[in-house]
Amino acid sequence: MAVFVDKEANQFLIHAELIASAHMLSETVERMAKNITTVLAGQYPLVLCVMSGAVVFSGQLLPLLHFPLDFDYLHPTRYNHMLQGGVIEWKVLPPAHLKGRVVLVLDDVLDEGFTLAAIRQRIMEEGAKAFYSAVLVDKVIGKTKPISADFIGMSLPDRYIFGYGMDIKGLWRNLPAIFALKE
Ligand SMILES: O=P(O)(O)OC[C@H]1O[C@H](OP(=O)(O)OP(=O)(O)O)[C@H](O)[C@@H]1O
Ligand SMILES: Nc1nc2[nH]cnc2c(=O)[nH]1
Repeated sequence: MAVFVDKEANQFLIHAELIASAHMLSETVERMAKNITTVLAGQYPLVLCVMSGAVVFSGQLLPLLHFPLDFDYLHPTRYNHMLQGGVIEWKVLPPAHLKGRVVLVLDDVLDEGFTLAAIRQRIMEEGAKAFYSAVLVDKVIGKTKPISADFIGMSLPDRYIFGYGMDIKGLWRNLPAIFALKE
């Protein structure tokens, strides 16, 4: 099992192209933290990490937000180790304590936008006072999306990306930079 996984994982790396370096990502997250602080400092927001892909982004961003906030997570998934999205499955619903709160959702990638739109709908239905979203990557897909993010780290072409929390068939969320498979 481990040998097979190692082989598959190494094949992904051999065919990977660096898209955003660790240095570039750290500058991007710093800039986002400044913009988020300008808008949300003093509002005691509830910050929600969209598991699993936003785990690294959230972990890097949170220590740069120097104002009082609450932190929790939710977990929808619609890719489930596939390279194409399907139906949204809620592995963990948004927390119940968001009524009347200003909510900031952190997601790794806004692709077709179905996941973030479903998250916003659910959170507003649960009684949040305001909804903000920050995405590390906004993909340029040449189609109108059902939602746009309030804070965007970088725009990238429409290629499947992995690393920095994002998986390729479940693997390589632990890479410190963002990669895509060579075309
Ligand atoms: O804009 P969309 O096309 O809807 O896709 C974006 C979503 O896809 C990824 O989640 P995924 O379903 O892969 O779950 P995971 O993070 O647990 O792997 C990513 O974390 C976003 O939440
Ligand atoms: N890992 C990963 N998940 C996604 N979900 C939607 N698009 C992507 C992508 O390019 N990479």
